[in-house]
Amino acid sequence: MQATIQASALGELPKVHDAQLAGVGNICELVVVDNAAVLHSVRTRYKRSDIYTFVSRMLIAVNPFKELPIYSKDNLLRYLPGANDIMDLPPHVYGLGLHAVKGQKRGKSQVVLISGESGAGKTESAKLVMSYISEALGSSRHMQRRESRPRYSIAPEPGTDGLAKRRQSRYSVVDPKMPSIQDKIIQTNPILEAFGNAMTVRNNNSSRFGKWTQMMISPNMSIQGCSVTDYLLEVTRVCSRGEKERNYHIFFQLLQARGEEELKCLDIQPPEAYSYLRGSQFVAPGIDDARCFTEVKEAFLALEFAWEVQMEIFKVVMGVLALGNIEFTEAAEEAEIKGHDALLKVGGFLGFSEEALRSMIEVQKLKMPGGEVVHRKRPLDQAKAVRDAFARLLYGRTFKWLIEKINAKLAQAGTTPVFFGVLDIAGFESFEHNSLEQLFINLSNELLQKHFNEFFFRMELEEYEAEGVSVGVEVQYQDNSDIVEMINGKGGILSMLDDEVLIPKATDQTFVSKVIRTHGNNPRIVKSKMGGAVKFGIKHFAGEVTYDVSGFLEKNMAKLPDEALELLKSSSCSLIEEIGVRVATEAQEAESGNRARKAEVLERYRLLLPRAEWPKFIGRRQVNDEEKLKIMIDVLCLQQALRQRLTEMGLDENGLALGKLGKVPVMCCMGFNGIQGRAGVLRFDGALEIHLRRDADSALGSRDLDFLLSAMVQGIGILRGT
Ligand SMILES: Nc1ncnc2c1ncn2[C@@H]1O[C@H](COP(=O)(O)OP(=O)(O)OP(=O)(O)O)[C@@H](O)[C@H]1O
Repeated sequence: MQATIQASALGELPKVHDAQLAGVGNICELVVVDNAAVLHSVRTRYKRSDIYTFVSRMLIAVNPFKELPIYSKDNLLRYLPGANDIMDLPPHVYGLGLHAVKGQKRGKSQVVLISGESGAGKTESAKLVMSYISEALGSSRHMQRRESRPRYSIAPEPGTDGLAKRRQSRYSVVDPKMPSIQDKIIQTNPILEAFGNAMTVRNNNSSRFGKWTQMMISPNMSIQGCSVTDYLLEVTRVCSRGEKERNYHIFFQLLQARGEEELKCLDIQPPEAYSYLRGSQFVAPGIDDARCFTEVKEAFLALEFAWEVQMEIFKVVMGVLALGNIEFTEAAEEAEIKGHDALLKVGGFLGFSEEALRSMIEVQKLKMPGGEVVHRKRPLDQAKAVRDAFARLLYGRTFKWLIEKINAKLAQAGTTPVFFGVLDIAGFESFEHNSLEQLFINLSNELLQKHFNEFFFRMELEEYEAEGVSVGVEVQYQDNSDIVEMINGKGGILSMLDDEVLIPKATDQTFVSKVIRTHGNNPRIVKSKMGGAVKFGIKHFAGEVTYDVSGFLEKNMAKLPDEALELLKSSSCSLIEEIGVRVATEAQEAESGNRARKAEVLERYRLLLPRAEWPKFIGRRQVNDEEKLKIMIDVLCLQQALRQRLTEMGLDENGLALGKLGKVPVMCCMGFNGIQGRAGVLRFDGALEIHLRRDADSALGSRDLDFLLSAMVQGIGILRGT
């Protein structure tokens, strides 16, 4: 298409320089830098299969979606420190590694942050830069090149069925009895990918978790140890996912290997037999599950996981799949598990007794005020939710357990403060259907972008200043702090979601309404044009995403019954028992941490009101108007007294009051600054104690007094955000 430009307007167009057309290797070499010039440079280079372009020390990598001959050992050697002058070498991810090694030599820790949308090639870049570091910092005496290609699959190309073969391993361990630390680090990849990667609509090998890998570097520049930290594995995928997607690779790897003699005892069936796999894809183009499983076993071997331990892990994976096959008598309103077979199978894999498992899923144990425990059959939907939550917990915890064990194998001897770290998080996602998982993933990308903005621009500007160079123009960049604040700040969307799950009758719809009421005027929010739609959109730094909020509340709850913990601890499978003990310890720590924190707060701001000023506890009964009025007066007195006390204590006029009724924790966010804000949760009893906290995030307003009142009438009220 040709655009006609008026001759008079030609002078207003920017002049194009030759370098801009040629596609420079470092954007800083451009005489004039603007969006068009950057884009044109990167595009021109990409057409020549030069996928890398530097912008100072930042590297732009464009996914080639094909194999390029640039990752050979010979090429890597060209980038080793001292081999060549970096200025003479083409931009490359190895060049980025070289920058890092140079920094390391000056005794400074180095970090590579990788950002980009899903499928952009982050994980592959992370693996390449880590291979480089391994090679540059350590001897590779235990590594033997099998072939010079990276270990990735080629994603389906548009218009083809894209069945490309999975590539050979980059390195094979020559002597599995003596793998070096470098070998071990590289070998973590097949395991983590098997358990943490899955096919999505964007990427057939998409990382469904974030990963921070930290290699500890000794003063003599060798790798001493390594640790991996995982973030936010998408556990919801275990029980459901889009029809064009697939569950985690490990399920399909095991299914592919079902003919292997040593796995026969697991009685693995074809994928159609498993409810958690049905309804989505069974095959990921470009991924050879059988081959990957062999690599996983090789990796386990290199990391010194005994075969018995590997079998335990595989049993847990099969146990998770088997859980999904537990069915219920649909006609009944109360949960009733059909037959025994599925329960027996799960019990066999996970080391539970059939009865204990049945009871955990079917029966709810309610603790009554007097301490008595009443057993009641769960409603059908609740039992299904417990089954699925248990499957998600098991999978997610097994993943964490695996990482812990891997870290133990990679643990360093001695300490060194210098490290090389790579952060690879799930990329920005915008699908046809976006749920809570996408909101979390996109938030982490926003946070990374925010960090990048603050760190990179500030750092560059400070460097200029230190060198006495004037930038000459005001440097502007797209600031995304407001989006981060809106999602993750005080009173932001996520804290509203946390509050909402506590409200008995809350629904996804009530949550959306509140989000719109609170943040609807924020230019970053896109309101749905359809009234009553359970959706909202957010204008992220990387584009607009519409979130379907159906299921947000349930996904955010993830609360398992106490019996689940008991069941885990009772398992005869040591892996599950370990998980049970860990979950219990964490729960205890969280509780005592909360208590300690609360105690500290309470200690500091203990507020003793004269008894006469305590509002009466009314209990769960209807009250008439006269009584309501009295309560109202009581509340006002309380407020007045609190206000006075706050002032005496030199606090500002907003505070968070924490009360206690019997065993039920009570707190009430109160504003003493007139009529503003929202309220919290309130309970009163004869032995009421009111405590204040300085960092109240909300205040009590006049409208909230109604809620406060109704809360008191009911004995307990949840007032926040209503
Ligand atoms: N340098 C490369 N050379 C050849 N192909 C590549 C390269 N980088 C990525 N690919 C191809 O693109 C696919 C997706 O890359 P990768 O898994 O690294 O993306 P990602 O950004 O980590 O995505 P996600 O956020 O979904 O995990 C790879 O499986 C591979 O087929």
